Amino acid sequence: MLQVQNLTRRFGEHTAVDDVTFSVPSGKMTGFVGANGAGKTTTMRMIMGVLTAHAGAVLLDGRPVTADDRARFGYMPEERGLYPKQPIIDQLIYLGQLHRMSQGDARSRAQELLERFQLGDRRKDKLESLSLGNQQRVQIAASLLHRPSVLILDEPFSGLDPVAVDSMVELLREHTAQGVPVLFSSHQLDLVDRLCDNLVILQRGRLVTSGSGDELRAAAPRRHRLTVSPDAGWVREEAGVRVIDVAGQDAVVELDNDDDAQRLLTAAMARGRVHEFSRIRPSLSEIYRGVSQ
Ligand SMILES: Nc1ncnc2c1ncn2[C@@H]1O[C@H](COP(=O)(O)OP(=O)(O)OP(=O)(O)O)[C@@H](O)[C@H]1O
Repeated sequence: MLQVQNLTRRFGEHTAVDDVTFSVPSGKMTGFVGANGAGKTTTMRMIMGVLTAHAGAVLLDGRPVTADDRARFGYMPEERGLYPKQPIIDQLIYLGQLHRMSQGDARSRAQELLERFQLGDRRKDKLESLSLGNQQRVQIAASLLHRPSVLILDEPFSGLDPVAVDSMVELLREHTAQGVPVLFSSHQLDLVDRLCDNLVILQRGRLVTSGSGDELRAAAPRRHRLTVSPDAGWVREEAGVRVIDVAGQDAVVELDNDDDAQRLLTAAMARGRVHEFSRIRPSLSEIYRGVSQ
């Protein structure tokens, strides 16, 4: 497990990351979300050691992360960083060798990853001759080349078409299945919903919340859907009920606890027929929107 403990980073007077603590569990995909400028990139740079933290620590399996640990991390930086004018395969082999792979191993792994991204026949092309989306695929291949022990990916899905997103997702799932902790930032909440077991939400440099989907859902407001006849308008007058929406026979309401839910159901049955009364399971993107207001 990777742990970020009380990380803080200032730029001049501005505190970009302020006492942030969260975990990236092994074998789980953790989505890192927050508005522009929330501090995601700065946090990832501190995890990778490319930016010094002014306070706090990064732990791997309970002990401070070392340079050797970080050499085994896979990192896709925001600024990307491959060379536009060099052939793709040469760059990947070079990077693999920097990660202590043999030339042969680096070549076959690079070839395998490029083929996964349908770029096998472009391997001798210069990076700049590829479309932006394909350049992005090569950047991803670069971060996965050395079979990393931890993956830190800054906006890995931006600019990818749906097919590329799917092959990327499949590759990342293969890594989490082997126990690799994966942290990725994204503004694509639908993807975060689809992929994440775990979520970390930052706002203006501070942690808003973090945890597994189930933990975050348990802490989210309890919304229920009620469908009754003849009409649901009466719920507006019920004590302990916050009405989110009422239209004809349908109402969506927020309740504080199970007792209020039982009271509402009893009231509904006394007034007519109850066609549906169910708890609405919030998506992670709804939770994000809820806590980021
Ligand atoms: N090198 C730097 N010098 C000065 N300020 C910086 C530097 N890097 C980041 N910042 C500031 O720190 C804050 C956090 O930036 P950061 O890039 O970490 O946010 P982010 O959540 O990754 O945003 P985005 O989603 O737009 O990529 C911003 O206010 C940014 O302007």
